[in-house]
Amino acid sequence: MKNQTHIFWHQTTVTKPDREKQSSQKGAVIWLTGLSGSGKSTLANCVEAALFAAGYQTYLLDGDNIRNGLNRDLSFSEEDRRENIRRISEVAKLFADSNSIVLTAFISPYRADRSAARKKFESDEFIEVYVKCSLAVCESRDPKGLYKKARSGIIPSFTGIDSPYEPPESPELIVDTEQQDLETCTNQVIQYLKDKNIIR
Ligand SMILES: Nc1ncnc2c1ncn2[C@@H]1O[C@H](COP(=O)(O)OS(=O)(=O)O)[C@@H](OP(=O)(O)O)[C@H]1O
Ligand SMILES: Nc1ncnc2c1ncn2[C@@H]1O[C@H](COP(=O)(O)OP(=O)(O)O)[C@@H](O)[C@H]1O
Repeated sequence: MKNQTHIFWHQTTVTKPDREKQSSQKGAVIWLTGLSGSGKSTLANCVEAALFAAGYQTYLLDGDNIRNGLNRDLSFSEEDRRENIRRISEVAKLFADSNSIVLTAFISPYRADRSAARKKFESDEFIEVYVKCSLAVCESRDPKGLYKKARSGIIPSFTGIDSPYEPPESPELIVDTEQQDLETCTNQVIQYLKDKNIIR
């Protein structure tokens, strides 16, 4: 860890409230969390497409993509997952500060790490969405064949198999992808954004 004693925060002239006044949206992060195969990426893409089509400024940060670049040095140990989420929350904060609506699609299995991410945002700007789906259904979907590999021991520390997932205790939203189709889940997120004046 670097010594940050001689680093000072520089307040920018143009602020987030200034940017908000010029637009019909409020920068925020929609933080999707759930097991592998629960539907985070699919839902994030569908919500982003709906927002984009309606003219809103959005950006999607997705687990697999970020782990190919910014976080390519990180493994799936508890410590590295924490660092993964810490960096992502910092990037999400920058995008939200630019007044974008950011969607993040990461397993983010630990409550403490999600809670640390939440603390970086204003209370109405961090929308935790639990993408709920049982392990059995995620495993039967197995869109990338990863559960099969995890069960056969090829992938160690796989979330839900031999690495923990801690479901949110009080998320802003729960979308149940086992019970509801993609369109219903997408509408649920969009309606929440309207109700909370994130989009106008
Ligand atoms: N051991 C292990 N456990 C869980 N997931 C694994 C693992 N190894 C690789 N993958 C693939 O990496 C994706 C999850 O990355 P994340 O950055 O979202 O994980 S985490 O938030 O740091 O826990 C995850 O993507 P999703 O299936 O979209 O969730 C997998 O494709
Ligand atoms: N309501 C739903 N919402 C999102 N995905 C769903 C839903 N119902 C079924 N699915 C399917 O579940 C799978 C989820 O895969 P993916 O989005 O990659 O999950 P994750 O990003 O959480 O690993 C996809 O094949 C998708 O078509």
